[in-house]
Amino acid sequence: MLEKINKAANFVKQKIDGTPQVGIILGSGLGNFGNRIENSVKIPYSDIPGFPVSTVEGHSGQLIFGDLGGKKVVAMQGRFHYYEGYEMDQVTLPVRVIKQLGAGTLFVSNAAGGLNPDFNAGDMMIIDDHINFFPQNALRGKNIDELGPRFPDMSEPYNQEMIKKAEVIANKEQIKLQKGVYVGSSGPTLETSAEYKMFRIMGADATGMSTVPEVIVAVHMGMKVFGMSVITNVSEPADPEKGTTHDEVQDVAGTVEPQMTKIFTGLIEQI
Ligand SMILES: O=P(O)(O)O[C@H]1O[C@H](CO)[C@@H](O)[C@H]1O
Ligand code: HPA
Repeated sequence: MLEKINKAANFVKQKIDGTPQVGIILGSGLGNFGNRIENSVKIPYSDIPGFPVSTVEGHSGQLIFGDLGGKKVVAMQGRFHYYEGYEMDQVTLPVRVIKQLGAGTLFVSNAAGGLNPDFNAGDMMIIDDHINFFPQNALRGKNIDELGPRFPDMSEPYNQEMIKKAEVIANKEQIKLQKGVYVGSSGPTLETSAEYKMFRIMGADATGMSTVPEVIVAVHMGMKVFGMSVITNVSEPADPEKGTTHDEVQDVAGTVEPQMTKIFTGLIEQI
């Protein structure tokens, strides 16, 4: 595994100039954020040794390295999901590569279904905590001691200082922010009504099919993590006959992307 990480990271290092301080993972419909990175170098996943390829619509499948908020950043325009058939170490390989490139901070974003009855489609939610409902933990298997401990503490996966700073930025920019717990499960089925109810009872505010494995490996390696969900739909679909579609998810996320950009950029400026 270490060899795999180093091979991919060394390939990327040859293509870029400088060390990224922040890695950013862009969720469904949020890919346009990548186009805001200046002086960018784009590296298709298919060129990077050992990298999987993106198979989900709205996840273009390239790393974008460049400048944002006065810092060097590297963004994943497209992430890998467990439901695509990838093993957990493939889903999380890019996070390990991003750390190996030198980034100590990870920003994650996703499109998610709202469970909290106070949430509406189009809201943004700071991820305060998560519930790992995937059938497999991302760290299952022999521990890679060079990366982190066998039993990583998960009492505070999301950096509270960055959360406070994000709230100040949102206030100044008059952006409405929700805050809550994200539950990640494998998908690709969207939840039944009973499952949405169960996740709410479990204590979650939003649900999705990503993020948790990435955050687990990032925390394992000691990275600081900040996460945001765009609530693209709620547990009671607007049109019950049509239900929720991936097109709708991408459209709603796309309209909220400029606000997410303001929060991310504001935070990066302060790093
Ligand atoms: O979590 P991201 O990648 O934003 O994508 C979310 O949107 C897709 C469903 O429309 C699922 O992949 C879900 O996880
Ligand atoms: O309602 C949802 N459930 C799971 N994943 C999602 N991604 C966007 N919306 C949803």
